[in-house]
Amino acid sequence: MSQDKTAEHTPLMKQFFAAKAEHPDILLFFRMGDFYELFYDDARRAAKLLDITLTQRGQSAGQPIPMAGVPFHAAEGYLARLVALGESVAICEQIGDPAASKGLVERKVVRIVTPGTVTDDALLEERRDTLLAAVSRGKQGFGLAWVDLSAGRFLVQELASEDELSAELARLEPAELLQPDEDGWPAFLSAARGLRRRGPWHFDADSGRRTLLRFYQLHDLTAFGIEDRALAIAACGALLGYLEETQRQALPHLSGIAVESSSDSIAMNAATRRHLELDSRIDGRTEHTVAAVLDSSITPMGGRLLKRWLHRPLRRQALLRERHQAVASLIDNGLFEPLREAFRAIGDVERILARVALRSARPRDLSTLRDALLALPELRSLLDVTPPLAAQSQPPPDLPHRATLARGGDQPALVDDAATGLLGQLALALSGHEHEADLLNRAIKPQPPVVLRDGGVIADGFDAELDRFRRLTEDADSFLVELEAREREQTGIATLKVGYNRVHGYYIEMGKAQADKVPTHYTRRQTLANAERYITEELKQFEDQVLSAKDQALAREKQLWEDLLDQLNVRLQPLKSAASALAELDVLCGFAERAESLNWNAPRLVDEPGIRIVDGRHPVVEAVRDEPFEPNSVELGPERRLLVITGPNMGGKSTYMRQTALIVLLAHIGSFVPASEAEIGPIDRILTRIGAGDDLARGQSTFMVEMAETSYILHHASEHSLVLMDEIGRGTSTYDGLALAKACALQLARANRAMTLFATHYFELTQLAAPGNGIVNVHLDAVEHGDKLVFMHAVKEGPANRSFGLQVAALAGLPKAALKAARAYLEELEGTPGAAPPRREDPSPQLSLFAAAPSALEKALAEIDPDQLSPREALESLYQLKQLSAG
Ligand SMILES: Nc1ncnc2c1ncn2[C@@H]1O[C@H](COP(=O)(O)OP(=O)(O)OP(=O)(O)O)[C@@H](O)[C@H]1O
Repeated sequence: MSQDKTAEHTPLMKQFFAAKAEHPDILLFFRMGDFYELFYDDARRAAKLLDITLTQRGQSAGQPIPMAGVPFHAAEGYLARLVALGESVAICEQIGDPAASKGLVERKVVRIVTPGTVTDDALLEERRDTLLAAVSRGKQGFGLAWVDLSAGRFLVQELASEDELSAELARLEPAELLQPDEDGWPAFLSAARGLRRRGPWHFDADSGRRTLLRFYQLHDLTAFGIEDRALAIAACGALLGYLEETQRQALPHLSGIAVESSSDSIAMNAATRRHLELDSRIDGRTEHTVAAVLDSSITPMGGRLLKRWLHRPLRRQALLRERHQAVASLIDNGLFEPLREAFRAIGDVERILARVALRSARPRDLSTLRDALLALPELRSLLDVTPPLAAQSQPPPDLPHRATLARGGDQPALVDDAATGLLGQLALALSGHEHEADLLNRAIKPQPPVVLRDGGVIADGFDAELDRFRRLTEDADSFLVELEAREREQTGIATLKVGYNRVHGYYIEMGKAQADKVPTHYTRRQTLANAERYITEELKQFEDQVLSAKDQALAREKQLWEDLLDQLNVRLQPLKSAASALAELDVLCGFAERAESLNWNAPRLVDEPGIRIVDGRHPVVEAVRDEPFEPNSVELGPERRLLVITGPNMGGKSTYMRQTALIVLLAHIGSFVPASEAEIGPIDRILTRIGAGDDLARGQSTFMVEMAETSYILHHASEHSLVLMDEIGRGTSTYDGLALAKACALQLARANRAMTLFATHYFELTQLAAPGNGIVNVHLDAVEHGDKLVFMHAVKEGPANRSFGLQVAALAGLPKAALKAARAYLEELEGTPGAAPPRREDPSPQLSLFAAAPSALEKALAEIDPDQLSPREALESLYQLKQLSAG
């Protein structure tokens, strides 16, 4: 951009350069009439990003100015696209009134839209949090603060290691991340979405403390529990500083900072989240995920809360039991259906309240808020009908309550006490908002227009003064009709008519031919091709009155609107609590609905270590499959620490492992689970190593990723961890793979003592099981039926006895010639004792792992991974092997 000849630029361009100088790194939307224009490099970039035309605007300093623009009324759509692309935009508005100002109208950057701070509905994803995060660093680790401006949530955490930071960022997926612009930061951060490097001084703990104290008007930070936490303070300070810089307005809804403790939740790293496909699949799609099956919430805020829960399973059993009890109550009392029906009248109260706080609420925000508040009494009265505890805990013998069925003898009653239980607490938060409901009901028209600009938002009868102004403008119509009739009669001009336009105001119009009949008290206002327009003293007076009444009505409406926002803001905290309660109730009702529709049951969380699931199912596979799902049980505990799972390809090993993890996870967010019984002891982590897609895109080989993930697991798994290991070692040669798999299995069982499901094709690993060492074999099976292979999908004790690899290959359509060759080769291998390398799933127990040094033929064989060969390569390998055996 050439600013060198600033003096020669036009005044308008000088104004542009001044605004641009303050925001050199982001796009500047420069308001000119009905357009936001972008100039120079901004124009080129926006033209490319938005696919809009790049034009030129005259010249400034002797050079044409590259320009691109978007219409003001369609700006939101363009902003949404830019923000989704990670761009920030400074909005420079015309401040003065263009009609009133002499010369150039004043312009000012009034707000900065950034990916992590958007609050406009049009710019937000309805069912996904939009977060801004900041990360700080110190000797003890990292500080991570994040804010959801569209909901008014501000949280912080201190993390001890890069691993923890990476796991938390994978959970939160912030839309924008602030990081100090300095060296030595972990490499994974550079790939973070919306990464913004800021001067390191923004992350200084002392100035951060000052920012926080000033913002919250406090003397110390004890109230937030971060007084002595420099890392947390630094991250919060950096974040708040950025918010103040970009938002340029009060942020009253950020009422406090909450500390999230990692010890409260079950830890899951990025790999585990990916493998379990919680809300997006490996390929990025969102259908056929846990969230897709589980989320039947009605409101957008319920949907967002569910995702937060799903990504942060809790360890606090007491709280989870409360949720399970609430779900049981909602089912047993038949409450969830009417409640869900009532939820249909409730919109996104959470985000509306944020816009009320930011004073950017639109008329329809308040009408939606009104409808929600008016629906609260019904919701509350539904919750009130919960029968007393005693009546519930004894279900009639012929009416098996799902919740009570799943209850064990020593478990607390699986019902929610209406007075003190979770439902009671939620009902309480929904109480006491009658005043705001009544206020909005009286103040806002039933269906207000989209914007306040032209008025018509405040209801009639709410304010006497507004009503008076409105009557004046409404009476105008009949006055004009009467005036027109009178003037026609007095002048004898039948074609005379009274009209109005925005530039000239009211006028009396007649054809040019009648001009000689015009009375002398008419003053000419405008001459058209065929007509003349006049004004009279009476009409002028009327015009002043009407226009001022209109203006006054509009001004009054705006005033009333601001007053309304003030009154709502006074009650922001209780209203926010109500919004949270609504979201939570919506999620719990969704859980109840899912439990009922999908036949899920209440899990039991117990203090004794272990996992015992009876007839568990995989929620997503079951939902997607047309045929019935074969339920399977699992038992893990001190005596059964590691299950070696063998069985044919496609047998259901991965499904079995994942369903176990998902049932544990669902139980720890408060949901019922797809199992007839589930008893789960304390869990600290879920760790997975599942070969799901390779990470070549990230520049790591499949084997490298496999080992990195395995190493993470061996470093982090404890005896309270649930570990899934799927075919570890298959990414390398058979010997290496087998050796590694065996070593990992033993380490997990002996050193980590983690609860581990270990699926493998290395049959040798079935020899690890021995009484008392905690390692047990289970298997899945298939049977050959004619030339078909039928998978049983049932998990049984003991090792598998054959692999069906060739049959599965046939099912997959491997060419007949290749299959035939493979079959012959297999027979050859099986018929030559001692000649084969350790074969996967070879039942021979004598075959020692690291026996005699392998021959050249054996080595070549070991290198071959039949799963990875094309038919052609398979054939070539066969020829090579033949050659080796001949030599
Ligand atoms: N319990 C079950 N009931 C019904 N169908 C099942 C069950 N478990 C798995 N399946 C079906 O079998 C398919 C294969 O399952 P899965 O991927 O778990 O097999 P696998 O043993 O891990 O296979 P591989 O060793 O090739 O990775 C699944 O996609 C699902 O359709």
